[in-house]
Amino acid sequence: MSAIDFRELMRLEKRRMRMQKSNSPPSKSKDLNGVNNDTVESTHSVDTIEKFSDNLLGNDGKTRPLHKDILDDQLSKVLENSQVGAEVLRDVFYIEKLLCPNFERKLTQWLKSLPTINNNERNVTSTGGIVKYHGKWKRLDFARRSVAMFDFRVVKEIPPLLQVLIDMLLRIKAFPGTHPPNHVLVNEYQDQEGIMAHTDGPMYLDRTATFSIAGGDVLFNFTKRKPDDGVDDDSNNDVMQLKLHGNGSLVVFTDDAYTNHCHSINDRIHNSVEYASCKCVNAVEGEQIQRGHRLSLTFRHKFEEAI
Ligand SMILES: O=C(O)CCC(=O)C(=O)O
Ligand SMILES: [Fe+2]
Repeated sequence: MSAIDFRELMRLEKRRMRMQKSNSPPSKSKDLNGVNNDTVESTHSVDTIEKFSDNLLGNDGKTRPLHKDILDDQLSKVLENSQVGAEVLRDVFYIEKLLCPNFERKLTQWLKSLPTINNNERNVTSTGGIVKYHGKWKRLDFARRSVAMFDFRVVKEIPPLLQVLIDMLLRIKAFPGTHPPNHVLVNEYQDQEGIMAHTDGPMYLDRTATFSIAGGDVLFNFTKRKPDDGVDDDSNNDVMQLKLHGNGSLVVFTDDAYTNHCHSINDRIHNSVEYASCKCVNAVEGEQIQRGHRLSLTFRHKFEEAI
């Protein structure tokens, strides 16, 4: 079976939810409050990028102007110096604190202000379907999380805060200039929610970049993709585990980690905590990971033909 795309992921999640239903009813969880906030200012400026870079490069906390060329040169090395778990799984990069609190706050507020999908709207074409879902929250009843999708191949206008993140990903060379991120999936999780093992599939360039905000930490598990059914959902078979910090971290995974491994976040959590395994590369075994409300923004380059 080929790598699982989102449609397939949702089909599998639906199937698993149906199987679980008889044993344990799905837990209720809150959606984001639809607070309207039309006053999100544009932070797409060199100043913002410089503030990011101060954070990013671990300077002494003072904002100091950097010459653009120096900045680019330094930024381009940030990602290549952030490889984690090279011994077990190459092509996974992690930066614990990339977004500054001010930006994170603005981003969270703006995401909260997005409308919720109106299922009564008709879509007659596949691009109509994309427009219908673009920039709106949808609760996935079968999958225990809410999602909002942005597809900039169809809707050309990029919200300023997402543009900043896209620029940042290009500047740290998480994506090549020839294939910039053009698709963003925002996932909203409550503390006990997660995502089952999947690969992001061949509709995208083989790289994924995910920012985590809103506070909740999680363990992100990589399992080897099985040749027979494509998915390995058994946490005993973890190849590598990564703690994703919930306040402005970035994880990027590419190539072998993208194509030949599944990734997942446990959605069978009790008392809002989970414990790092011996496969965790950035937390000691047994460390208690505090789950909480978490928003993740996953940037990808979707190929034109996959509309
Ligand atoms: O929330 C995350 O960090 C993972 C999201 C994910 O894997 C996906 O949307 O494909
Ligand atoms: Fe994914």
